[in-house]
Amino acid sequence: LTISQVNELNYEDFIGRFGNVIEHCSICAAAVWRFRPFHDIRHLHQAICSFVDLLPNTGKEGVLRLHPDLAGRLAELGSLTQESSAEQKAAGLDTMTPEEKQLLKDTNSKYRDKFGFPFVICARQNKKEAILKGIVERLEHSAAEELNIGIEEVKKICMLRLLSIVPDEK
Ligand SMILES: NC(=O)NC1=NC(=O)NC1=O
Repeated sequence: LTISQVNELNYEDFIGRFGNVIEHCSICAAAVWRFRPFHDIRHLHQAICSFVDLLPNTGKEGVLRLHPDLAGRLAELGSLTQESSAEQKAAGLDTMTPEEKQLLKDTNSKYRDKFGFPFVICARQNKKEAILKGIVERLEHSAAEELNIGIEEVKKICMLRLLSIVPDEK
């Protein structure tokens, strides 16, 4: 899809294509529809990020809560979205040893108990070692810090999902 084709999409098709660039948050795509035409994919990404940045903390927590755990229950049930499934696979989360799996599961629930939202990281930019290290380190942060870090990771996930729909034009 080229950016000019993006700009020609009707609303339904726009949502159909971009509705999950932020996991289960089609409102993010719906909210930026009014800003078309987009000059390039970065412009579309920036519009989505601005919408997310302007959410109240409760909204930001909601965005994080809509993310599936890494190698969590949904992954085990095979009911991740296509995008999440590919991302978690890319990080090598499907090749974890039982010990690694248990460590991630335990740390995920400690993290969620402490912050009230799940640990979110851009899996495509982190191999499983970095993810296991990251969650242990980030568990020491404050909720305010982790809210922001999690949202920044969501923005990275969003950019990669956008680029898989509209390759960046050099
Ligand atoms: N909790 C998460 O970080 N989930 C995810 N990160 C990704 O990059 N894809 C996911 O499903």
